[in-house]
Amino acid sequence: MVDDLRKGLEGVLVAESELSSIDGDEGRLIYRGYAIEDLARGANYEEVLYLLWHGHLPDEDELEAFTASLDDEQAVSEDVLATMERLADAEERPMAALRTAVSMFSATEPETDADPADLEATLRMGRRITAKIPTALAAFERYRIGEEPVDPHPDLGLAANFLYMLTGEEPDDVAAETFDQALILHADHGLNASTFTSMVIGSTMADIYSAVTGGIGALSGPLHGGANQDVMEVLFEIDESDLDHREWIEQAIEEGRRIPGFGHRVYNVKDPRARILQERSEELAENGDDRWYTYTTTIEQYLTEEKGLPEKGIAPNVDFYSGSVYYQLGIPIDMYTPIFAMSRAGGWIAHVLEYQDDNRLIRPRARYTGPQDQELVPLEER
Ligand SMILES: CC(=O)SCCNC(=O)CCNC(=O)[C@H](O)C(C)(C)COP(=O)(O)OP(=O)(O)OC[C@H]1O[C@@H](n2cnc3c(N)ncnc32)[C@H](O)[C@@H]1OP(=O)(O)O
Ligand SMILES: O=C([O-])CC(=O)C(=O)O
Repeated sequence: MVDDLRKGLEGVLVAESELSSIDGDEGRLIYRGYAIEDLARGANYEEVLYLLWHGHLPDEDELEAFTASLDDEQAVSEDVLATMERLADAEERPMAALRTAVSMFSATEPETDADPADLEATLRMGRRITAKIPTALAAFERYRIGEEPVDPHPDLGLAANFLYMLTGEEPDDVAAETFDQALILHADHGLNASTFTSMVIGSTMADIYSAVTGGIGALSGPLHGGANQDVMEVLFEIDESDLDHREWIEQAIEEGRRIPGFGHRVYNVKDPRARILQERSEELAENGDDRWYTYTTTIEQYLTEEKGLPEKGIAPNVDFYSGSVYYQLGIPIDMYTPIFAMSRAGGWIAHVLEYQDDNRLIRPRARYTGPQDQELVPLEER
């Protein structure tokens, strides 16, 4: 047994992967060799999904067939819709509703009995899950606001379709493109906690529904995907405070508060995804309400220039600017983390497939520090 205890598995290599790579000192992220900036500007989310799942960017015919195969799988069952309605009525959190929905998708899965080692079948199931997530999530939101779900639009891509199903209105180009970019930026990120969770589940040769459901659970926490909603809560708190936003952040730091959207296990510098989302947030602010963008930049400036956090390797991560982007697109704040899951499902599926291709059960050890040689006292004598 390796005796070197690495709490939180920091820096531990557990697999080889061709999917994505992070340079935490230079602030670079690539998917299969392509810089995230190039993908965000020159591809759409479907192309990125194809890249992750099939190993290369699609040509026009491949993309057309792939997009059609996703379109064909978007509808969710009446049972899923009824459950989304019940959960909306019960004021369940959207991330929990999504976790339930994905688990339920397997009830109508035509290939449930597929051999777990049949990776082509797993990929088809993964595609069905990915296509259905936006539909289930949007239906949940529609029920929450007392409206009926909107059927998927046959001519819209995944990003625009989600916004359409959420509001019943076709989004304008700026909204559709911004949201599509956000999906690209969140699609994959090495062995982050939720991806690793999915891989652990996949390594038992469990089905992909279990792996994605587990990924959703891991992503929901405030140290991971849940931070994007927390950032927006902070921005609201600033907005409602009697303090000026600069004073607010000074006081928060004095009180020892940890600012969500800052810090990362791998990046020691600003996350490249945060740079792109910051640009989007600024553009949206130029044509609307600039408070949210102003608050975020004030926080970043203060933590950078006054507190020198980047010198300690603590800089904005992807969650720091996504909240203000989504807010400006009119998306309810508790949908931010589910949206992250909508995109990251593509990465979870890609990593499970890659790992299962040369599978070995993931099973680390803990150093036992409990008592030894305890004498069992019978229940009636304890
Ligand atoms: C999509 C994503 O998952 S991105 C991450 C989203 N999560 C957040 O934004 C939540 C806020 N950030 C954090 O809690 C952390 O930075 C994490 C969880 C992301 C990374 O955690 P770890 O790699 O385990 O770092 P850890 O929590 O040990 O922090 C290391 C040091 O940085 C400090 N630090 C980390 N994040 C922050 C922050 N947001 N604000 C202030 N200080 C911070 C810690 O206090 C600690 O300092 P110390 O060594 O003096 O005690
Ligand atoms: O990589 C991580 O640990 C967290 C993160 O940024 C992501 O999952 O996108």
